[in-house]
Amino acid sequence: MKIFTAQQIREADAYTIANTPISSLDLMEKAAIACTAWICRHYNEYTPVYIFCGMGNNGGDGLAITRLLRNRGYEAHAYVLHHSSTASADHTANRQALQQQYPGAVHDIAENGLLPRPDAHALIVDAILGTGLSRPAEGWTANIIHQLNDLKAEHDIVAIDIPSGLQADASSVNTPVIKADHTLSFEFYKLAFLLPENAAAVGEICILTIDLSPEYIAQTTSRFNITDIQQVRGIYRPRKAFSHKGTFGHALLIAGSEGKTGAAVLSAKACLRTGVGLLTCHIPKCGYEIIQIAAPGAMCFIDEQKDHSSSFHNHVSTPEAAARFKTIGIGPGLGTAAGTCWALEKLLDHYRQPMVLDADALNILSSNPTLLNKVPHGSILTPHPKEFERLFGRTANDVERLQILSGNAVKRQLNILLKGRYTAMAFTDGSIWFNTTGNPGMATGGSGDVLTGILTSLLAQGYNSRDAMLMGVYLHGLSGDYAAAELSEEAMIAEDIVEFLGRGFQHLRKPHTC
Ligand SMILES: NC(=O)C1=CN([C@@H]2O[C@H](COP(=O)(O)OP(=O)(O)OC[C@H]3O[C@@H](n4cnc5c(N)ncnc54)[C@H](OP(=O)(O)O)[C@@H]3O)[C@@H](O)[C@H]2O)[C@@H](O)CC1
Ligand SMILES: Nc1ncnc2c1ncn2[C@@H]1O[C@H](COP(=O)(O)OP(=O)(O)O)[C@@H](O)[C@H]1O
Ligand SMILES: [K+]
Repeated sequence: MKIFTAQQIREADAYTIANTPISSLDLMEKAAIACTAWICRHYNEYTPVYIFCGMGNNGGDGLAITRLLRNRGYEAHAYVLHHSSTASADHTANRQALQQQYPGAVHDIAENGLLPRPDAHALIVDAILGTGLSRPAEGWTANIIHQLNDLKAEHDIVAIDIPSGLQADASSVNTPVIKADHTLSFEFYKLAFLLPENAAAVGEICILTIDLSPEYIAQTTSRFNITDIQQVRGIYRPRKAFSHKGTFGHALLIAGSEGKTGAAVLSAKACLRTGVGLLTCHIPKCGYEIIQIAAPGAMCFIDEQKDHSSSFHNHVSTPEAAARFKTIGIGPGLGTAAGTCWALEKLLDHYRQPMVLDADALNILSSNPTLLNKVPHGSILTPHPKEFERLFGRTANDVERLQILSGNAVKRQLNILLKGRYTAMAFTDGSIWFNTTGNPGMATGGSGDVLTGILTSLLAQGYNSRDAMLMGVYLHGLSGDYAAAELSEEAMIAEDIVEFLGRGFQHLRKPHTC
């Protein structure tokens, strides 16, 4: 799914109106019908509804929703806030329609006027400012936003299209923004919805379709996108009947150190369960028995050191030796001992295939940034936000962080995924894809190690880095969602993501008929 900018959304709107039989007012009516249906599903007709409307089309939506709610028996009132001297044409048309049908339902609030005090249990609908926001809210508008946010403890707030004050494509840090419980948005996610800094403003997101021109959507490119199941099903390659373990590649996993052998176990199990043909783990002496017992399907190289690894570079010291491994995953629980840092540098001197670097491998790169230049082009880096900061520095806000993420992916020809609620995957062509599967149950130690195993497995099986990331991150979140559904978000642990990978794969398989 594409993420369009506010400007592109306006163009999609205009294109739909110009090229299909639908008028601008019809489009607003469709949007209002979809929002009204959502409100009716979530709040019964005894809920008083206070709809705060701005002077533009967002306010027009609010006025249309007021009328449609009234038609369904709700005590709905529109409060029109005169923050601008002129109203948009569709706002005016919907105001007239509402006034004609329900004269007592429209209330004007002049600039600097006071807001009504909502009844107990009333629902507040925010239709003040939408994607037409041209500057941060200030003065009276900012004051209204603060006043509505003060009511949040006692009232639910539903934002129409986007919480008022939030910029769709830029950072809104330190500017007044409505803190919605739910955001009902039209057709597309906005970039702002996917940024952690806006979590408190956006609440739960519901994307409602209003049938904008599929032609415009198809022909318009977007730098930001969201992965979806159809795309992942297109990437996924079912195993062929006559395939054998040689078909699915041999991966080398370099992980674990004293006290962190569990990270290696989680990664190894995830790698095996994602379908790798052969897996060899390089492990310090202290982890040998543990990993052999926990993951008997994996072979093992034992390091000469007891508590950390320092000789894994030897496996790739000649081109023939390196060619045995289709890919390498390195980092989970690895530690940053001097010998490990040295061995990583030597490994990067010799291994030229795309590989997966995570956790301590990234921390080693952070403490010696010139090593980043040695990472094979096309490799996958999987930092969480703290590791990202260590690698590429602190940023003022999440939008700037995305720019740094994508800038480094292009400059260094590496694929970098920034983990989080909506993991952002930056590719070497400058595009960024967001993943929406997964849940807060995955905020538990070891979830990232599982992802490293999945990605390593997919690279070993011959998926290219881009496909491995899009599919692997989706599958990781999906398996986490199955785990949470079965066990609860609280009780699930990283091992459960591995256990539910099978359910994830079943979901990726297209239904097949004999
Ligand atoms: N395709 C779709 O998705 C569809 C979208 N639709 C809806 O249209 C919405 C976009 O409508 P829109 O373009 O009229 O802009 P909107 O957000 O109402 O604001 C404009 C008004 O706000 C004002 N203003 C701006 N900044 C301000 C500030 N900081 N502080 C104070 N005022 C400020 C500005 O005035 P001015 O800048 O001139 O002062 C103007 O009066 C969209 O979000 C969705 O709800 C649906 O109806 C159907 C299909
Ligand atoms: N709230 C959340 N929603 C969705 N996914 C999440 C959430 N919290 C964590 N995750 C996922 O769990 C993983 C955690 O990775 P990481 O922080 O590296 O864990 P660890 O280092 O303990 O293995 C990431 O893939 C992240 O996207
Ligand atoms: K709004």
